[in-house]
Amino acid sequence: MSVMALSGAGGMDAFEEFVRPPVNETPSERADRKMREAREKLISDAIDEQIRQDKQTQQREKGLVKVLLLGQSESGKSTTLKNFRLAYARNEWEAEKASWKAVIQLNLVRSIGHILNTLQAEIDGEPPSSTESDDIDPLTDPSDIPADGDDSNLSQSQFASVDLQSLQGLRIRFAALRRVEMVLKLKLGAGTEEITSMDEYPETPSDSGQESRSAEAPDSRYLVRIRKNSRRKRVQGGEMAVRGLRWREFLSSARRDSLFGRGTDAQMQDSADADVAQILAGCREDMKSVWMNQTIRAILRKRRVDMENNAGFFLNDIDRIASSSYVPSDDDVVRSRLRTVGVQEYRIYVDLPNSNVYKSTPKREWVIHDRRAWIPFFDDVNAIIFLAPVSCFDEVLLEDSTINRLNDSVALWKAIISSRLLENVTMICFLNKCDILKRKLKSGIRFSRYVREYGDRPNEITPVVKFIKERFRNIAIKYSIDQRTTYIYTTSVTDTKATAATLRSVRDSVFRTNLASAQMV
Ligand SMILES: Nc1nc2c(ncn2[C@@H]2O[C@H](COP(=O)(O)OP(=O)(O)OP(=O)(O)O)[C@@H](O)[C@H]2O)c(=O)[nH]1
Ligand SMILES: [Mg+2]
Repeated sequence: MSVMALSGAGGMDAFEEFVRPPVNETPSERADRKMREAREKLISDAIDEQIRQDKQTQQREKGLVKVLLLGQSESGKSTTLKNFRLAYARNEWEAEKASWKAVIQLNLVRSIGHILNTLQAEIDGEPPSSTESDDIDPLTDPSDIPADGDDSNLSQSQFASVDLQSLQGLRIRFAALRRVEMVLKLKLGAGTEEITSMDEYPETPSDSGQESRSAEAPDSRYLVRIRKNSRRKRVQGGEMAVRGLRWREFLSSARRDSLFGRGTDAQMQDSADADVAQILAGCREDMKSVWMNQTIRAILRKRRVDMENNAGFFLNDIDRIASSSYVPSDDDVVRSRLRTVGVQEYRIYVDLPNSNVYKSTPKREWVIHDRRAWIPFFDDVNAIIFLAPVSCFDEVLLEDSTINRLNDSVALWKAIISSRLLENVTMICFLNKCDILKRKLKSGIRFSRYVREYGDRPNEITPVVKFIKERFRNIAIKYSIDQRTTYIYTTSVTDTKATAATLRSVRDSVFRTNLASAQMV
């Protein structure tokens, strides 16, 4: 019941009308009704619980393990899924790798576009459109923005007079890249779409000013992402996204070619691919000189455009990617960015640990879901991998610029931990993007400026990660309904080698817990 109340905005009016109390109800009738409703709720909850347990038992009998990947946008859910596939579904991974080439090329072209737009904004004297969190110590001087170069001499007028002409020259030389962008978007067309940041958020009761709450999870309003009309912000030019159920369509395009030979469509596609590769190769030196240009770097720094830490960063790989013989590496595919809308479901067979206990069942089927609108998927889930991108301590949500991204992750973690629907689920938390966190701290961005309780502890990766880990662990201890073991890892899921070791440990913990509960049944 609470699931419906939270996830559905429309269609409830008629139901509410039906259950509305009678108009002239006497106090004793009211007391009777309340008791009746409480009894009915108990029965309904017991039935729900029975259904959930039955489903879990059925699943165990079938040997299925259902894992849910959860986390805010760009937390690394799809990247973690890629790591699972790389480790446990190698053949499919190899077959689908070619599908990612266009995504990677598009990531690169869009980075160049982003730089050109930033230069244009600088010339036009636009204020920086900051994604930086407002949630900072109000006593801090706003001009106290650390930068690793001396950009103070770089006045807007200086750049405008010196480089306006060169920017126009660049725009002309890069005109062909616009065509490449269009061709790549068409190519990705099967299963993908261009979206703005808000398109993916369903209307929620909060849109109409109502607050959504559940009696079962005190913070469950965080489980339905809140959309605030006044704060809508569009992603510049939209971002390519794959809608969950069309994921296979996107990935199968490469396999179709290899399985069924090459028809006319495929030949046209080949010639479009060759076109793209040729244009990219033609722009290679210009792209490199833009990325290596120190004045441009200084402007990016001044406007706090952090290309290295942006999703789909390939500017250090221009030589390789803008070449006609480019073939994506495993690492490229893992680092490429294609936003997910809706649910992605994957079934993979996971090797079991090499121990006597597991000898009779050497592999288990895992169903992995990657999603953000979560509640309907809580049913019969065995484990949750929650991704908290800890490098985002100084950023705000794209979809709501009043919310600090680290605070958002903490609130989501608390909501998940305290949800009754999930009390029997193995909880795993990835404190992700530790590599970016390390780079940020090194560049001089002070953690304590955004997280005041951190105080004057050293601005270094080890104590900062320890502090965040303790915060997540304390929430798990304080808000778990029953005592349960929670596994918290520090990760950089773009590092596939380290992540493979983490996933092995996750596999062991999930099996240990599920085996223990299966024996108890
Ligand atoms: N450097 C670094 N980049 C990461 C890490 N994890 C993810 N990324 C990058 O961050 C971007 C976003 O990751 P995704 O896996 O697409 O995020 P998501 O949670 O699936 O995001 P949505 O689909 O929008 O919900 C991608 O470009 C990844 O390559 C990390 O640990 N370190
Ligand atoms: Mg995704």
